[in-house]
Amino acid sequence: MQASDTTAQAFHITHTSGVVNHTITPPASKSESNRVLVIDALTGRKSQLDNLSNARDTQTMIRLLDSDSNPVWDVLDAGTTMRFLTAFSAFNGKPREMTGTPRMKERPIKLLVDALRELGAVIEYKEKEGYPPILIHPFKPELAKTDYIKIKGDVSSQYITALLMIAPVLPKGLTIELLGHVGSKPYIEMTLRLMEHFGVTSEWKDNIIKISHQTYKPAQYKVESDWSGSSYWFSVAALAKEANIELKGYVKNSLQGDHVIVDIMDQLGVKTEFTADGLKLTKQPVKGNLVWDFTDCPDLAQTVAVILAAKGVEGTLSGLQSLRIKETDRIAAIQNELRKFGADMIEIEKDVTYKVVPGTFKVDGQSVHTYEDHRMAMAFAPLALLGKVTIEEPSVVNKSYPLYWEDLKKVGFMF
Ligand SMILES: O=C(O)C1=C[C@@H](OP(=O)(O)O)[C@@H](O)[C@H](O)C1
Ligand SMILES: C=C(OP(=O)(O)O)C(=O)O
Repeated sequence: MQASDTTAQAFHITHTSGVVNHTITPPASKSESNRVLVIDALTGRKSQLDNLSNARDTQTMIRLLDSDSNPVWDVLDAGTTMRFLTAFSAFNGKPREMTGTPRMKERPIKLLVDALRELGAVIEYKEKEGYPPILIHPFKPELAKTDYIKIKGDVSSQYITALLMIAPVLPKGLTIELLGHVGSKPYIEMTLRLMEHFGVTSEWKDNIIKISHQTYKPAQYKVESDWSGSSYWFSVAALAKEANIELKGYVKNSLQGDHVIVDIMDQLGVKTEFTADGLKLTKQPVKGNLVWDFTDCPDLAQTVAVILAAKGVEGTLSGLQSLRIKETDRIAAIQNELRKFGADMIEIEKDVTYKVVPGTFKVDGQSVHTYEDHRMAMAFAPLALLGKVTIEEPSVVNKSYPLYWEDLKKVGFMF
C-alpha cells in the first residue's frame, strides 16, 4: 500500500531499523495562515502572504474567501475557518449560510453568535440552537450597536480571535472583557501580534482587550512551520532507537504557543537545539515523571499522552477541559485507544486532569481508531517504531498535515 494512497481504509505501519536521521519540513502553521488570510481579506487583499499552509483547513479558508458571492460556505471540519469566517461574514453585508461536517454541527458556536448579535449582527440557527449551520443576514459595520462586549474565556479562544480580527473595522473599535479563566491564551496573543504586523495596535490589561477603530495596512508575511505538527517528530525522536532529526522552517521567537513542546520533551527524552533555519532533535535520558498544564497548548495533549505511555513514564495532564469539543471527544478517544495497548489515562478531576498510567504497554499489531481526528492518527503512528501498528482512516491527517504519511515514509516507516 502506498503512503500517498489517502483513500486507503487503514495503514499497517512498521519501522524495521528504529533509526531516524533525516531532515523534514513540516507544513506551515494553519493557525497563522488562517489569521493572515482573514486579515488580508479585511485589508482589500493587498498583502503578500508567503508559505501559506497546505492544510485542508487553510485551503478551505482560501477557497471560501475566493468565493465571496457563494451564499453557502461549507468549512468542512475546520474550527478556525468556521469561527473566523462567521465574524467576518457577520459584517460583510451579504447573506451567508455557514455550515460544516456532522461533527462541526456538534461544535458549539453560541458564545460567538451571542457576541455578534450584541454588536447588531442578525444570525439565525438553521438546525440546533447554539450550533452550526447558521444563517447570517446582511449587516454593515457602520451599524454596530456597541463597542463593548463580554465573553467567556474558557470555552474556545477562537471566538475571541474571530472578534478581535474584525474589531478595528468597527466604527468605534471594540473592547472585549474576558470572563473567567482564559484558555488557549497563546492563540489570542498570536492574533494580536499578527494584527500588529498588519498595522493594528491593541491594549491587553488584565481581562480587557481594547482595540480602537484602525485601518489594517498591507504587508508581507511569511508563515512559520507548524509547531503542533512538529510534536509528532518529537515523538519519533523519543521512540526511535537512534535519532538525529532536523526540522526546517522554525524560529526561536515563535508566535505559536505549541513551541512549549521543546520544554515538555526536554523532560521526556528529546534534546532540542535551534539551527539557522529550524531545529535539531536528538535523544537524551528521560528526566522524570511529567506534570503539565495543557490549558495553553491543548493540541499537544494527545501526542504527549501517547509518548508517556510508550516510554513507560507516568504523567499528569491538566487543563484538558477544551478537548471534549474538538474534532472528537479527545479525552475519550485517548482513553479508548491507550487501553488497546495496555495503558490508561485515568480521571483525576473530571474533564480537566488525567493521569497517564503506562501499565503493560506493548505494541503488537493493534488497530487505532482515529475518530475523524487528525491528531489521533498522527499521535499514534510513531508507535510503529516499537512494533506493528494499524492506523484507521489515515486520510484524516489532511486537515493539518496532508504529507504526514509521505514524510514518515521518507524516514523509514513502511506501509
Ligand atoms: O486559534 C487557533 O488557531 C486555534 C486555537 C485552539 O482552539 P481553542 O481556542 O478552541 O482551544 C486550537 O486547539 C486550534 O487547533 C487552533
Ligand atoms: C482543534 C483543532 O482545530 P480546529 O478547532 O480549528 O478544528 C486542531 O487542529 O487540533
